[in-house]
Amino acid sequence: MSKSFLEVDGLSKVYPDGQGGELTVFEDIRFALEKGEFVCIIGHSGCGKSTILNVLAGLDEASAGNVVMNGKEIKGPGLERGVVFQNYSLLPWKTTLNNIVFAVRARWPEWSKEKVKEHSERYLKMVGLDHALNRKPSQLSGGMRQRVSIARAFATQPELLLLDEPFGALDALTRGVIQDELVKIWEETRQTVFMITHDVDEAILLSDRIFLMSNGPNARIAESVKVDIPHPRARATIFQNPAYHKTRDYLVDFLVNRSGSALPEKDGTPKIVEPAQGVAQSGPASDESETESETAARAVNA
Ligand SMILES: Nc1ncnc2c1ncn2[C@@H]1O[C@H](COP(=O)(O)OP(=O)(O)OP(=O)(O)O)[C@@H](O)[C@H]1O
Repeated sequence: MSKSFLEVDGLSKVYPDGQGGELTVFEDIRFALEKGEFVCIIGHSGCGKSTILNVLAGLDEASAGNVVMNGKEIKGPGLERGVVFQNYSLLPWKTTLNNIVFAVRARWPEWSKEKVKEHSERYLKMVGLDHALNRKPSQLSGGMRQRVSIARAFATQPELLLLDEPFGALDALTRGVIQDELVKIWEETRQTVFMITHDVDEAILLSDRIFLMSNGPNARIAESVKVDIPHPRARATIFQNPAYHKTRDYLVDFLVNRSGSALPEKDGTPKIVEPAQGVAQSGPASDESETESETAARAVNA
């Protein structure tokens, strides 16, 4: 059997419950990622998404199970995996450019100064920050800082990028702009990305597949939803694709009605779902499906 780029096998996480017992946050998590995929994971608060991401990053240990990347078990952090958290972790005493240069130099110590600078500038340009190279993080807005964090993570070209709600702290407008930039940078680099989000629209815009987690305790990754919308995608036009509405309605229904009881396949792997199967790939969506979608969105946000 051919092996995937990343294989997660039987992960579980157990904490003491504070009353002498145990709390199993999630159990028997099984999935695989292929090289170049963008996969988002969605689930209600507390089901264990960040813990799973931290295990992949090597920053946390699972209570059972293992993660194998490129045939090697992950046992701690490594330069082949890059992480972006919600709260940008830039070095405050360095300029925007030097925050990137610092990481690029660590990744390729053999590169010349010029090559490091040119490479770093290229990634800052991709996120629209070539005009702010010499500013310190304190002179940047929250959105700009997060763009620097994203540029830095992509610039070091890790084999796996782990994004933990990178836009969670941003206002909706800034978030939209940076989502478009993330689309652009990913279209150019096609790196393997595993990202946590609470935003179904963001997940559809970015992902090839979306993992749906059931609620904790004993949470599972119940389903893997295929996003059958061709690349390149753009926020301004993606809603014109009928597959977008089918996918969105499916995700919202899961979160509102099924996340308490959904289960994976018997072997523990996520059920594969293709909500947009058979849906034409172009043409405007009907008013009716837009309305359904908006209603469902309100239910989720309530
Ligand atoms: N040190 C700890 N001791 C006990 N329980 C913990 C500890 N750390 C995390 N937990 C619990 O583990 C569960 C999963 O946490 P995690 O942050 O991974 O969830 P999440 O799905 O990412 O949540 P959110 O969407 O709110 O960020 C939570 O219920 C949390 O209370």
